[in-house]
Order: sequence, then structure tokens, then C-alpha cells
Amino acid sequence: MRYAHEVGKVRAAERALMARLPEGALMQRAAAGLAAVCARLLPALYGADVVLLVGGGDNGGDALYAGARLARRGARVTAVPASPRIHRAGLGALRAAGGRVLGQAPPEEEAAGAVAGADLIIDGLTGIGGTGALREPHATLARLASEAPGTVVACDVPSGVDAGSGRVDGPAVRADVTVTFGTHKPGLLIDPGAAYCGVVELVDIGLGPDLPDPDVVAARPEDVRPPEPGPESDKYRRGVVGIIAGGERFTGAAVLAAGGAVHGGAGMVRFASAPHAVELVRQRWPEAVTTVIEPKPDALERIGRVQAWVVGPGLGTDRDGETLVEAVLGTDLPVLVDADGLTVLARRRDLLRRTAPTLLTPHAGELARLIGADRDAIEAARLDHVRRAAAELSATVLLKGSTTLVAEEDRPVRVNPTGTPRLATAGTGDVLSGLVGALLAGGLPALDAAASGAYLHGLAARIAAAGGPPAPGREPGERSGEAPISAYDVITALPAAFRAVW
Ligand SMILES: NC(=O)C1=CN([C@@H]2O[C@H](COP(=O)(O)OP(=O)(O)OC[C@H]3O[C@@H](n4cnc5c(N)ncnc54)[C@H](O)[C@@H]3O)[C@@H](O)[C@H]2O)[C@@H](O)CC1
Ligand SMILES: [K+]
Repeated sequence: MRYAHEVGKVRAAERALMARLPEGALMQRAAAGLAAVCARLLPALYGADVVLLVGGGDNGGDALYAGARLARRGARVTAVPASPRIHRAGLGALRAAGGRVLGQAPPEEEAAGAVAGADLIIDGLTGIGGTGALREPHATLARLASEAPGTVVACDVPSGVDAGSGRVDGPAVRADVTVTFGTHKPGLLIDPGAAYCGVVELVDIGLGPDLPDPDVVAARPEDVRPPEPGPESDKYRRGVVGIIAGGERFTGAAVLAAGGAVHGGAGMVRFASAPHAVELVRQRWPEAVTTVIEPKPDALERIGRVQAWVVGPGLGTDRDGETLVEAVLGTDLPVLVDADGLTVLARRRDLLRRTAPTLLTPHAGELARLIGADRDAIEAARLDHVRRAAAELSATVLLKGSTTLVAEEDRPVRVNPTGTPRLATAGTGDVLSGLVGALLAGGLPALDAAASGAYLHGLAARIAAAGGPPAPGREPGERSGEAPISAYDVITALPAAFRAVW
């Protein structure tokens, strides 16, 4: 897992460690790590042009000391101060190493020329101390760096990205590489901030023993553990998932959710709905065992044994849909509620009072209705809202979006690293609910089922778009060689995604 800690906890750990170390030692560790990454990125360090963008805090200090180290090894280093007060000792070290410092608040042309001509730019404008939109001249410098042809290395956090949340309120540095110290910050893992980071390199500055449990974690491939069929697995032990979706009018969501479950490793998929949806699912997925049901409180009685339920996609939000959602949530089995089921829940939050696990999979609009918040506010502060929703609704909440987040009370929030804009197409959410339902039925706890499902779903989309597993080491700006995909393509690529993590 990649771990991230809230900014306040990073500062507390830094204070505790600093108290045991000689003054300035921690900043030297950070600067050494930063300089080492920069040296690796340059084909030749000797004679390379390196520009430092230096803000008024310790982030600027790190950049200055790293610049001094590079200057001592022969780089031509120029510092561009963004503030009249920049780190004194760091400035001294850079000068002593032969680095050049532009005048304070240099005319834009001079700074622009230096940035445009640099082989490598170190962004030391703001780190974890940055708040709100970048002010001038920081904003202009961030823009110049983002447009420059040289390699941009962000120190700790790309300036303009809120380290705690990933929020970006104005111009921000678009980095090729972000060198972060001690632990990841949540804003490096969550969009929009994550999209500004490029490759994130973690430098160990010895904070480990002083850090508490992480607040946010992102899976690596080895952390994704779908239930694996053992030698004596029969269809019941591998998990039977029951899906109640679609109706007389809407059938596409039903077919897609059933497909996600069929290819999601369920031992058996039981599908129940109105006759038309049942007919179409039966045609498309002969593997599924189907039952025609009526929207009555005893609707589940004819369906047979299941180990987890999925309810909601294409169900409709009227009284009939509500009856079915109520029946499913009345069981003592794990339940995933999606789509129309969530709209029902927004007016029937009483249905969430149950002891078995409940997993909700809203997008921002659905979450807005569920917790009475504003959709834009949710998009701007996804981490805070998904946490709040999990606490208020006493459920595991998977918030879909550019970075899918999964929250459960008192557990680190799971960030999905495999998302792709290609998934922003109709029906992919239905596939996800079937897939995650299959993982729930296979025995994964709700948080793991949701996080693993999101991971496999994103990976399947990438594989479908690329026509195969993604090639490692593609250069930024290279043609992606990807095609648009449909929700159905995601289902078809699920086996390849499973193969990649098993
Ligand atoms: N505390 C520590 O022990 C260590 C800190 N380190 C570095 O120190 C950084 C934190 O340093 P600071 O707490 O001094 O904070 P920063 O240097 O991140 O930011 C504070 C400075 O940025 C300015 N600023 C804030 N928001 C701004 C905005 N929107 N527009 C323009 N200017 C803005 C402030 O006026 C202040 O000058 C970390 O990110 C890391 O790079 C590392 O050296 C490792 C050790
Ligand atoms: K920075």
C-alpha cells in the first residue's frame, strides 16, 4: 500500500523527530533526497541548467539546499525568489556552492527566460504550508514552470495543490516528478491534485516511527486480493450473488450489472426482476439463474439462497423500487445499493438501520442527495465528504469519480489508483456494482470488496482501451494508442484484469 497522512499529523511527527535530531538535520535529509532524484533525471549533471522556484517557507529551504548540492556537483543553478523572505541559511548555502540568485521579485522577463531555458526546474514555492489559490508572483511562476520544456520536479507537493485534500483552486505546478518527504500527503493521491504530480517518489527522512496509522491508503497491485477459488470450492463456497436490477422499462443496467457479476468471480449469479429484464439477462448471460419477481415485500422468497445482494441499477425510484430496496435491506446479508436504490435511500434513510454490512456506491450527485450536501462542494472536497457520509450513514461508501474513494468509519480511506477518464461512459457504474457484489458474495469485507472491485474495474477499462495490458514506461506526451470503450468492453476485459493481479 501507499500510505498518506494528514498534514497536521505530518507536522506532529516532524516535530517529534526534530526534537531528537541536530537542528536542520531533517531539512538536509529532504534536500539530499530531492537532489538525488534530480541528479538521476538529468542525462548529465555537470553544466546542466537548474532553476529553483523559491517560496518564503521551508519548502523553499529544501529547494535551496538541494540546489546547493547540485551546484557542488557542477550544475548551473539559478534561484528565482518569489518572496522577499526566503530561507536565509539555504540561500547562503546555495551562494557558497556557486549558485546564482535573481533579484528579489525579479522582473517577469528575467524569471521567464531562466525558467524557459532550464533543463530542470525545482518547484519550492509552497509545500504542506500552502493554503488557498497561489498568490502572485507564485501563480505566474507556477504557470511558467508548467509551460516550460524542462523537467519539472515538485518539492514535497506541486505548488497550488492542497496537500491535505488534492483541491486545486487556481494555477498549480504541473510536475513530471514529485519528491515527497516522510509519507505521502492525501492531495498527492486524490484528483485533481494527483493529476498534477507526475511520478511520485517518496524520500524516507526517518519519520516512520513517529507516524500514526495512515489516514488514506492507495493499493498497489499486490494489495488487491480477490477471493481465490480453492481446490474444494463449489459454487456456494465461491459465493452466490443476488442481483435485483432493471425492470419493464430499463434493462441495460440489469444486463451490465449481471455481466460484472458473471465475470467478477461469483460462484453463481442469481438475477431477479420484471419479465422483460429477466428475458434480456437470460439471453445475454445464460450462466445467470433468473427469477421473475413482483415488487412485493415477500419478493425475495422465490429467489433461493444468496450470500450478498446488489440492488438498484435501473430499478426505478417509485414505490415498486422502494419495496424491493426495503426487502433486500431487511435481510441479514451484505447488501450493495447503487443508482436508483440510492435515490430511494435518500428519502428512506431509516432503511440503513441494520446490522449486516451495507455498501453504497454513489457518484457525487447521488451522494449530495443522500447527505443533503451540495454536489460542487462534494467534488471540491471529496475526501471530507466520503468520510462524513460513511459516518452519518453507518455504511461503507464508495464515491465514484476521477479518483474513486472508499470510506468506512475509523478505517483509512482507500484511494483507487487505476481510474481513467475512459470510464466516464454510461453503464460502467452498473458493471462495477455487479463486480463488487460478486466480491462481497465471495466473502470479502465490504471495504476490501469495494476497493478491490474499483481497482479491477479501472484496470479492465485501461486494458480494454489499450487493447492489452498497459505497456510500462510510456513517455509523457507519447500517443496513448487507446480507443474509446463501452461498459460492455469493461466486462470483457475483466478476466485480463484479474490475471494481472493474481
Ligand atoms: N517541518 C519539517 O521538519 C520539514 C519540512 N520540510 C519542508 O517544509 C515544508 C513546509 O514548510 P512551511 O511550513 O514553511 O510551509 P511552506 O514552505 O510549504 O509554505 C509556507 C510559505 O508559503 C507561503 N504561502 C502559503 N500559501 C500561499 C499561497 N496560496 N500563495 C503564495 N504563497 C503562499 C507562506 O506565506 C509561506 O511563506 C514541507 O512541505 C517540506 O517541503 C522538509 O524540509 C522536511 C522537514
Ligand atoms: K512545492
